[in-house]
Amino acid sequence: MEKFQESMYKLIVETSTNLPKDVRRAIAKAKAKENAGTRAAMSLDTITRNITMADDNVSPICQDTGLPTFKIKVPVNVNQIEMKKAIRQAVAEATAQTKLRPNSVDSITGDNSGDNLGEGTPVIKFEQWEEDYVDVRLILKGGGCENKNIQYSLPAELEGLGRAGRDLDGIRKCIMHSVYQAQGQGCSAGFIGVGIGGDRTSGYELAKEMLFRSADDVNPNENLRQLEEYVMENANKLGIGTMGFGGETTLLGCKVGVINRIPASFFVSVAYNCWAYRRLGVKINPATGEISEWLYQEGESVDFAKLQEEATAEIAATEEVRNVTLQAPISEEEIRALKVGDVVTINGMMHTGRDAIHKYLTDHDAPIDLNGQIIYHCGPVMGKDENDQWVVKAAGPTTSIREEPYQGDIMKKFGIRAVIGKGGMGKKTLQALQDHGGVYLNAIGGAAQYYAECMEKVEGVDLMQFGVPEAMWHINVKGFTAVVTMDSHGNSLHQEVESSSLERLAQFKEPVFK
Ligand SMILES: O=C(O)C[C@H](O)C(=O)O
Ligand code: SF4
Repeated sequence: MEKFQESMYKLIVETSTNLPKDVRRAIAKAKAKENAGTRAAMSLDTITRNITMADDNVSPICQDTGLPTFKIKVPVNVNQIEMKKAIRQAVAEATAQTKLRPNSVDSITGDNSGDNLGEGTPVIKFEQWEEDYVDVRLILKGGGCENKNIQYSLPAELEGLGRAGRDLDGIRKCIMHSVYQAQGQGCSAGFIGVGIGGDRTSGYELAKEMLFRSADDVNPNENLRQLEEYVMENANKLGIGTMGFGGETTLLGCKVGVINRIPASFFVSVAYNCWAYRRLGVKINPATGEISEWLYQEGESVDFAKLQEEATAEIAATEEVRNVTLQAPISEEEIRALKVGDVVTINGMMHTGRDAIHKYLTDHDAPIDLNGQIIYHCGPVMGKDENDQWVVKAAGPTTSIREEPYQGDIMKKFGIRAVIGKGGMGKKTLQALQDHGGVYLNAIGGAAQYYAECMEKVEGVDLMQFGVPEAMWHINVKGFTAVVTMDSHGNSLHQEVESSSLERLAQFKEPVFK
């Protein structure tokens, strides 16, 4: 097994940087359905551009490494302790090479271990089998979509859908509801794995197991096959669309599994995965540790670069979007002139700030003058160049709603004029944007390479004690584009999509599976 560590390193790099063929096909299909010139089409355009860039740069598709999870099947007599050690070393090496973001954080102290190793991280699960090779699968499932997982305990009363009972139709309602409640916050369009039955732990375990199925396989269980088909057809009528901007495709895949339950419990567990569905697998020769075969390689591969050329031509023909350029410091007047739907191009400085920074800023001074400035909800992957200067390796937005308790107050306290993130924010922030003269800009979640490319220079960093993803990075950008989705006039695209999708959800109230 002397080559095993090297093989695991290759698996990690490939999983983080190269989206599997089945996922690419699902995204290409979604793209073909959107009308050129719409926000959904433009977002998918950014997404596919990003997929190609990650591939070309051998850099992370999305900055969020998630909690690396390895599932391994081994023949008897293979040393699992040695394999575990090799995997941990490969993870640390991939982190040092900026193929993964340092993502392992002490839950009590907040300290980032810096190498993705720590209590419970990475997750490595073994199972024995009677084949003569080792099967290793890896999933890098980001935190934003993980936060959108949901577990139902039946019977339940569901918003828009009424009562969900302990039967196939109740399960159907839970799955439809799970897609609705995720809105765009888990970087839709997404994939869901569903686990029926078990207890709270094994139900979620099964839901996540479903994410290892190929996106275009067919369920051998006839009831579940029909359920998957139903969900795929109807969840896409919810109109949530890419990034929650509205549109034809909300769901890219649905895989359902079932296990027995005990009489008192009836769980339906849903694992939501963003479009940046990074999971791969390899077959390993147990004697040498070398890769003998890559998994998920069946079928046609999609050339996004070619699709890109066609799409760009179409968008140019139909697009009628107002484009505004902003450079900080931004005046209140400039902000009040912006309206939901405007596309903003930013040149100049922006400052990253996510969970730790928002909490910190409520009762501390800011390390720099933030008056008229732009805050970017982002936890980047950072590296150093040959001159020991920081460079941005991957830098897409993080889910903004987590900052809802702080955002409005912080904007007012420091005079911040714009925040960039994804998934939108709530009522409190909307009110603050109106009172203070601020704007919320939605960037495309997961497009980490696309945004890293326009980050020209890292001017400095503060609050490094929070670790790389949580520090405040001061970055000079050129041509950073985002869409106004909440303005200073009380308008929120997120609120609109949420209420229209709730109305649409209600049309699925009547029983379907008897
Ligand atoms: O942690 C991040 O960078 C992003 C996260 O995956 C999110 O979707 O909010
Ligand atoms: S930012 Fe979006 S694409 Fe990236 S891991 Fe989070 S949910 Fe997935």
